[in-house]
Amino acid sequence: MTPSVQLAAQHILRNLNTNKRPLFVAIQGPQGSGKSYLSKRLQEHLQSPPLSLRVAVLSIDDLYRPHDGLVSLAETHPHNSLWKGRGQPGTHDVNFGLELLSAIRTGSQSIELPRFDKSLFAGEGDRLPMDGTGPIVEQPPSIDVLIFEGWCVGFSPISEEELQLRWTGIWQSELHKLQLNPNSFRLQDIRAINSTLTLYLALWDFFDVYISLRPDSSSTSDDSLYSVVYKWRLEQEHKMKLSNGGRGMTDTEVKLFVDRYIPGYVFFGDLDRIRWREKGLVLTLDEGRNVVKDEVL
Ligand SMILES: Nc1ncnc2c1ncn2[C@@H]1O[C@H](COP(=O)(O)OP(=O)(O)OP(=O)(O)O)[C@@H](O)[C@H]1O
Repeated sequence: MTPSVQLAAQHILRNLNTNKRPLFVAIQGPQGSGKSYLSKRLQEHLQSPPLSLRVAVLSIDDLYRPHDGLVSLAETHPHNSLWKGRGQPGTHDVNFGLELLSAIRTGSQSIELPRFDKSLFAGEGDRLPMDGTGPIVEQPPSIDVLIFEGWCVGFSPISEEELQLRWTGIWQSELHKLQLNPNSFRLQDIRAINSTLTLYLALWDFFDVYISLRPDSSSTSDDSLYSVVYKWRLEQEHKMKLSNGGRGMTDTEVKLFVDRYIPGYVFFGDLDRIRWREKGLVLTLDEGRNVVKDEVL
């Protein structure tokens, strides 16, 4: 078992209360950091004897608005490039997510988990019909653990004052370090994401435990902390293309794809230490995704 799986499993088991099930576990990390990998390995480990727990895994990607909802969001905000297509806060169906998490918490009936198929509508994606062909969470009794993973899980809105400070400070520095096109990002679009994040707090309220995968800042010197995210995401795309006969994004497309997510980390990605006090596990990863530090905060 890799150290990240071992450390995350220990953190989950420490917090698993025999009287209160399911335990809601959030996993956050940047693109290509290994959230899906960690979620899958954790599920396998926790389900195996002697633990034999009942574990379901869900991605925030499966909560995207259906295709028509994504189109209507983009059309009603034609100048907001961050809402052109899925990905950012605002492109998920938060109410649908709240109903789903509520039903899992109540545990009184079986539930089909949603699936978002990214290949539909020429790559724009759509939610698949909930017709019984998706993964089913068999209830009652309640499952033991729900793992919910996503790049922006747990992100918090910030004050207008903080938004302005970051815009003129750290954001300008990241634009330069990562050679981002400044014209691609507008303060009002980041402000719109900030407003919509307020709605997401009700989703985060469900979670008992938080696990965050973070790049190692000590190895980056003058570089941006986020440079490694490009490397991870590129590796992931190359690996996928090797296995599917070459279908996927070019290296330039991967760069542009990751660019769109950088404001999320810079503006909203700080760990909410009050919300996750003693329930937050931060795993710091080197470029090879090896854990170089683990901290419960
Ligand atoms: N600990 C690890 N050991 C070996 N390979 C790993 C590890 N973690 C992740 N990987 C590999 O790295 C790639 C990216 O991992 P994964 O798809 O889990 O990332 P992700 O954070 O879910 O990305 P995204 O947000 O883009 O979906 C995959 O090819 C995965 O197999």
